Amino acid sequence: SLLHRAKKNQTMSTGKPFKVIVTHPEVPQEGLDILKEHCEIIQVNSLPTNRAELLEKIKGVDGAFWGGHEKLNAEVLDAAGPQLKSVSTMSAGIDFVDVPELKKRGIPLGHTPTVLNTAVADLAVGLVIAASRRFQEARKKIDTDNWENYHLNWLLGQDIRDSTVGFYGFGGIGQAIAKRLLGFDIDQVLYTTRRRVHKEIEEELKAKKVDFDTLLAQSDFIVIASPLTADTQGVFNATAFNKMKETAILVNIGRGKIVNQDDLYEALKSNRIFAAGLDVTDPEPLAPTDKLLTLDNAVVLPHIGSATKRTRAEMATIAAHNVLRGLAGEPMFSPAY
Ligand SMILES: O=C(O)C(=O)CO
Repeated sequence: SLLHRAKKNQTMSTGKPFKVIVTHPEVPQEGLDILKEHCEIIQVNSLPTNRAELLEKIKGVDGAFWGGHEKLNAEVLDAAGPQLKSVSTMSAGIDFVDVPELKKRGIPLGHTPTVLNTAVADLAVGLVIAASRRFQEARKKIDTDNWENYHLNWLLGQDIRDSTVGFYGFGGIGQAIAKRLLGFDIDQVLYTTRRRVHKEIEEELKAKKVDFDTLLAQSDFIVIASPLTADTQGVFNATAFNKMKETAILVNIGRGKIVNQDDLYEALKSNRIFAAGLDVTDPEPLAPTDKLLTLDNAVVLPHIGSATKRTRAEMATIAAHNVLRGLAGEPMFSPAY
């Protein structure tokens, strides 16, 4: 057990059996407190992360609590050394991790899905509303003194009720979004994933698995809720946009690179699709001069999907438990593979 090992391995200096790097100075206290019971914590202070500091401090650690989206690759694993036996990110997405490198070295990896489902889903609903009801364009009307509500057709948007909502990726986050949108009286849910979800979930969420072309053609709203992988990168390109309804709204809370952003810009600019609501972009940070930000029909947020106080604390808690489990040679609380 962890405690047994803890007693056996106690170091003279701190009395703690394991050394763990925490790669970010702002990790919530809830996570640090859990680690502290059994581990000596070595924390990276720089922000944005100074790679040199990270590479220096990771030398000789037993575990790594990966607090940000800093690249986790062979370089850092080499710097850490062969004793490293437990790593967890504090994120759902692990696209910044070189998974084959970790697997090759037999290092278990944890991440923190599930606890952020509701926070991200709430934000996605916000983007569905903001994009369909033209928040960006509407706000500009006030700023530019163009308040013209004497027109009856001023700033008319798309309804959510009776719509078909299509999900590209239908895991915990996608399902939480669907559950919320059913409260807006949508007509049906379509989804495209590699694996079909459980029948009971399909029934509860009025969801039907379809192929990608059907998803594009039939959806009034398309929500991207998949991880970024070699298979999903750039899938939403001009070809895809040309198969969508002209009234369609695209929402992306997954990863920016799943969308070809130049193609999206063209599709929005030419009104080939109605609007987009994006919490994730390519790149991040997005330059303030990016052409995407000049569009009236794009609502763009700076990747704040999981950014609530409670969710961050829960992510830190899960990540800390993942690291401790790995150190104890037990299965991670939420393993990434
Ligand atoms: O957890 C993730 O993957 C996010 O993008 C938000 O932190």
